Amino acid sequence: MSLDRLSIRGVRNLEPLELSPAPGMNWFSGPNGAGKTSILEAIYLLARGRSFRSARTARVIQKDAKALTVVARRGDTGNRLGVERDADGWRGRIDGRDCQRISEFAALLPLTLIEPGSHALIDGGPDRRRQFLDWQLFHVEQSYLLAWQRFARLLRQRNAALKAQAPDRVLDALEPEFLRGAEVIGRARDELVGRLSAHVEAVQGELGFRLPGPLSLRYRSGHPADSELADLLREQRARDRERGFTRHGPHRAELALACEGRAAVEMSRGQQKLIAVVLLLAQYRLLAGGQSLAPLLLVDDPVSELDAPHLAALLDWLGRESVQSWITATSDSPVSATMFHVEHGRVSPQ
Ligand SMILES: Nc1ncnc2c1ncn2[C@@H]1O[C@H](COP(=O)(O)OP(=O)(O)OP(=O)(O)O)[C@@H](O)[C@H]1O
Repeated sequence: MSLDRLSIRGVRNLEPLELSPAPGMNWFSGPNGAGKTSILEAIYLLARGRSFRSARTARVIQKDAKALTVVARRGDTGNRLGVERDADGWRGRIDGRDCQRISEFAALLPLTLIEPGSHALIDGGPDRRRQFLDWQLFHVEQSYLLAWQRFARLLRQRNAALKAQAPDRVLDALEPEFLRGAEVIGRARDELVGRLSAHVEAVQGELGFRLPGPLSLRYRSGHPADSELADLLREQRARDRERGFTRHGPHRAELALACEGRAAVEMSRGQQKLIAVVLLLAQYRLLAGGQSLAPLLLVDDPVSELDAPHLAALLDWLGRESVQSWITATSDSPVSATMFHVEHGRVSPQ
């Protein structure tokens, strides 16, 4: 999948921008603060409805502007996606019709983002890794989003009932469906981790990153492996009532990552960055298996993040892969790429 048109207005310091990106590597170079990352941020905003570097999307809107707009066209399908965001909220359009569902944008614009904060996938909380798995499942299994939303609703209902000290019959009525939802989510994630592991092994081999050994992935279900979730919910209901929330289930699951028996979380920041790159590129590969799902790759500032041999390995890998990549750096590309120069928010082809 690739974009052949991108237009951005009212985003941070960027001047109104109309861009015709190449299907392969697009390299944006320029000094610090020029606006390079803001281009990636705008694409991410279109695909996911939020920024990856600011919790408040309103911050992304240009100072003194009323709204921002981002519009893009998919080169392969011709789909046109547009989003407008102002202080009151956002409006989306897909192929000329109004669309308020972020999931539709995400489905048409799959992307993989590698940025300086990506190591949080390794050393951040388990919710990061669950989200990492769930995003892939949203793309590959149509029904997963619904199953996940249903489970999230049941979890909220059970937690509310626990907090309110609702009678046992309320919990008895909720739990069978909660368990069915937990089963669906657990099975889908577990299978995904199996498939992802094969891609991790391949990508790690191709990149040749210097890690202590092969990266291993294991899905932990959110309850002890030697117990049944149904038994735990029943037997530990009193403890759950004391705490006011459900202590076991897929909302507490973990994706355990290790290298030669060492937990990835204990490794150096630099190694964690390499592991994050391997995982994210494996995610890209897994999604690229279903042609129209092949994500865009957004890579923010890899030159500062990776040492020279690892950067060369990454760029070499990207050059071999048929992927549309969007890369930012303060220097020009050392490999063949379509180059753009960014300065004071102005983007010009080089
Ligand atoms: N809401 C806003 N309105 C106008 N300008 C903004 C707004 N928010 C941030 N800026 C400015 O926009 C620029 C954003 O730069 P951005 O982070 O995209 O640059 P960059 O080229 O990626 O820089 P670096 O190499 O330092 O990461 C900064 O100069 C910042 O001061």
